[in-house]
Amino acid sequence: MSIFTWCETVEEAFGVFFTGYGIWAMSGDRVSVECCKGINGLEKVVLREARGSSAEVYLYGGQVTSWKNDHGEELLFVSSKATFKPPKAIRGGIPICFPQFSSHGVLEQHGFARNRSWSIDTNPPPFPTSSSNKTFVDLLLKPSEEDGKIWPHSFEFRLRIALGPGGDLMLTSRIRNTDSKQFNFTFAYHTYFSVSDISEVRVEGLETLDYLDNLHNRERFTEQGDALTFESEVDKVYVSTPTKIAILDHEKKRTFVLRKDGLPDAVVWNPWDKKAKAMPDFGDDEYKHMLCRATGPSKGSPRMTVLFLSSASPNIGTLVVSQAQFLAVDFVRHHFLVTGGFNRSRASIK
Ligand SMILES: O=P(O)(O)OC[C@H]1O[C@H](O)[C@H](O)[C@@H](O)[C@@H]1O
Repeated sequence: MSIFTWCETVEEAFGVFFTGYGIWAMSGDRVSVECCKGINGLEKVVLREARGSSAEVYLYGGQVTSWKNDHGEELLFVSSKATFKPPKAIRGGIPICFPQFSSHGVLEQHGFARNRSWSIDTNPPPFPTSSSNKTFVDLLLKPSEEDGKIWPHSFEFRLRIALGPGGDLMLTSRIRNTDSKQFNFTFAYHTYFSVSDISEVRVEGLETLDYLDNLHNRERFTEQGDALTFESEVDKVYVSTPTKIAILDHEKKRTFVLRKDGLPDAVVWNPWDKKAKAMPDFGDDEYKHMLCRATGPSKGSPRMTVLFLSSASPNIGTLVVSQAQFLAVDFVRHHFLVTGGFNRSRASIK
């Protein structure tokens, strides 16, 4: 199918459910949802908000690969060695881990949703709460016959990716069991945030919580002290996390605020230097580049951090990430709810 035909088809589809498609906002600025070809001819959707923020979504993986603020600054990390070539998952952005997170099951690591082609959902069921967001795309993943052989369940995974007027990025997942029998799954938004220098970053909202340490056979520990900082490899699953988590990047004077719903766990991962080098789709040059710019005691550490959320909620998982200036930090800090307990289970749907 030619690009033109494909775009035309999608435009037609958007006409049905995108109130914001192709219209002029009150200010006279245009918001848009555009379909085009991305790297290696893969189909992508570009969302643009009136004030200048934007996001890019590849149908391959249903994956957000770019999120820019209204100054055009990229907020997500994508490796320069990311292949954008099926069947390999795209290294960076926001991969969707489904129906299995990590290696907790019989499937390949993080399940198959991140390396399947999703389609544009032309007829999504209505959302329980109406949103004022006009710039969004709805994607749909259904299992193929081949998928049925490795995971014998029938489902519809609907993902809405929306860009708010203030530049917030919002992902909402709705998973429906179209089978007659119950199935279990685990799910995560595996978000790669772009940060200036990992040694300048701290995460607030996870202190004093319990976590399972993947570097110590998933043994359970309790986080001590203040906010999380990074000095070496980290691969931890925090349990029963608060609905708000913040990532503070001192060098960039930027704070990411994550608000979530139906996503109890939060995972923090940074491969650090040794593991980063072992990943074929994580660039050596990029790593050198980071080396060049690294300062202080953590010289040599990769400038990338990952924080993602896994869900035990059967049918909805919302993640909103926003960017705030440092001024907003105190506000965020004082509004954290720190909860204890353990609530990590597989979600199941009947
Ligand atoms: O290389 P991938 O399959 O994308 O996995 C990347 C990482 O994902 C998660 O963060 C896991 O906790 C890590 O153990 C894993 O290394």
